[in-house]
This record gives sequence, C-alpha cells and structure tokens, in this order.
Amino acid sequence: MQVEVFDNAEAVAAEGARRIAAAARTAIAARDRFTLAVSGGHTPWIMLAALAKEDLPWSKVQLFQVDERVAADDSPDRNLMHLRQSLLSAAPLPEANLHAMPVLASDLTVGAADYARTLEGVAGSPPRLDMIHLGLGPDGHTASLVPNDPVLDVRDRWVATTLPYQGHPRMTLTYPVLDNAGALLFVVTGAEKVDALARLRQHDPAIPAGRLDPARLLVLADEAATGRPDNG
Ligand SMILES: O=C(O)[C@H](O)[C@@H](O)[C@H](O)[C@H](O)COP(=O)(O)O
Repeated sequence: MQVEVFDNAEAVAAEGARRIAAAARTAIAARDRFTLAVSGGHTPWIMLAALAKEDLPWSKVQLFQVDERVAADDSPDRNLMHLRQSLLSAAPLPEANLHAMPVLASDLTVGAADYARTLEGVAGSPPRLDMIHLGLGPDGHTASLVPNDPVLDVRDRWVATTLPYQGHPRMTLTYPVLDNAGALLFVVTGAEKVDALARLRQHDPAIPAGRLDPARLLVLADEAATGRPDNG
C-alpha cells in the first residue's frame, strides 16, 4: 500500500485530480479511452472540481458512479447532484459518457442488473475499470460496502444494493469490480478518519476497506487523517 500524506484537504484534492488526469492520459494514449468510477460523500467534490480544470479529451472518458444513495433526484443526499455540480458543470463530458446509477428504478434489483450490463458493455466481464476512486468512512466502509451488510459477501454480481445505511439504501459496485480495477485511488481527509485509516493501513479485514488487496492501493491523505489512532 502506497500512502502519500499532504498538509491539508485542499492539497490532497489537488493531488487526486492530478493522479486521475495522469491515469486518463495514459489510458487514452494506450487504448483511446479512460474508464473511471468515482465515489460520493463530501470529500470528492473539491477534487472533481479541480479535475474539471484539467485539459483532457473528455469525449474519451467514460464516467461511472461507485455508489449512490436511493433518494429523489433533487435530494442533496444524491451523489449525482454533487457530481454534476463539481465536475460536469465545468468539464465537457458528453452526457452519453455519464453512467448514473438507476436508483429510482421501480425494482432496484433490476436496476442494479441493468447497471451491471452497462458496465460490462463498456468494461467487459468482469468489468475492468481503469481507475476507481474510493473514499473511506469513519467506520471503515468504502463505496457502499458497509459493515454488517450482506453486500459484503456478494461475489457473483458487479452491482448490488444495501440495506438502509445512514438514511438510505444504496446501490454500489461490489468487491469483484473493485478488485479488478486497473488502479484504486483512496482519498481520505479529516480527523474523523484517523481510526479507519490506521485500520486500512493494517489491512484489517474487520473493516470493509481492509478487505481490498493492500498492494493495489494508492492512498492520498491529509495530516489530520494520519493522527495517532489513540488520540481521544
Ligand atoms: O456515497 C458515499 O457515501 C460514498 O461513496 C462513501 O463511500 C464515501 O466515500 C465515504 O463515506 C467517505 O465519505 P466522505 O467523503 O464524506 O468522507
């Protein structure tokens, strides 16, 4: 596991944008396209606003969601709303290249299967995305692979839904897709992440993020998230 520490969240966001842009340029030079999935929450948006300023051939980028909350289109809890505001309002990504999770499907199981087919159509089966951006919850969740949820054991599907978690059921990519990605980029900031980041660095399987292969992880963190785990 490669961990790079920066003074503050802004510096982490700037580096994250640079790393995603670099991965995009490499993939596009090699295969004339870049497939990327981004997480939600609060941290990503500064980074994605910085990414929007990168001079990239956006028509060659295919953008997926790592996870999404099951909530109305105008809910501030929806990651898609923030994704549109931070990245898509400033980057000329064709709408056809944005693959939003169908969380308003009348049958979420069918919706998840539809999204899996979209993934397969772009990235093969099992889907191999060039890069997946991940966050880390204080409880060690990543994507919407959340503690004590059956989704943690899903290995035969690429997209699944969770039980209600922090107010909403979620739709999420599953471990097989994360494990098959060309690169996994964690962006972790804030003092509330100290314990989870310490457990991730110990690849503690008791937390969902700790079940990922540590050798495949690049973690960008700020000083606040790397404090001593016993500071109370
Ligand atoms: O939809 C979500 O909530 C995210 O995908 C989630 O997995 C997020 O990455 C972590 O909860 C960290 O969130 P912050 O960025 O708010 O720290």
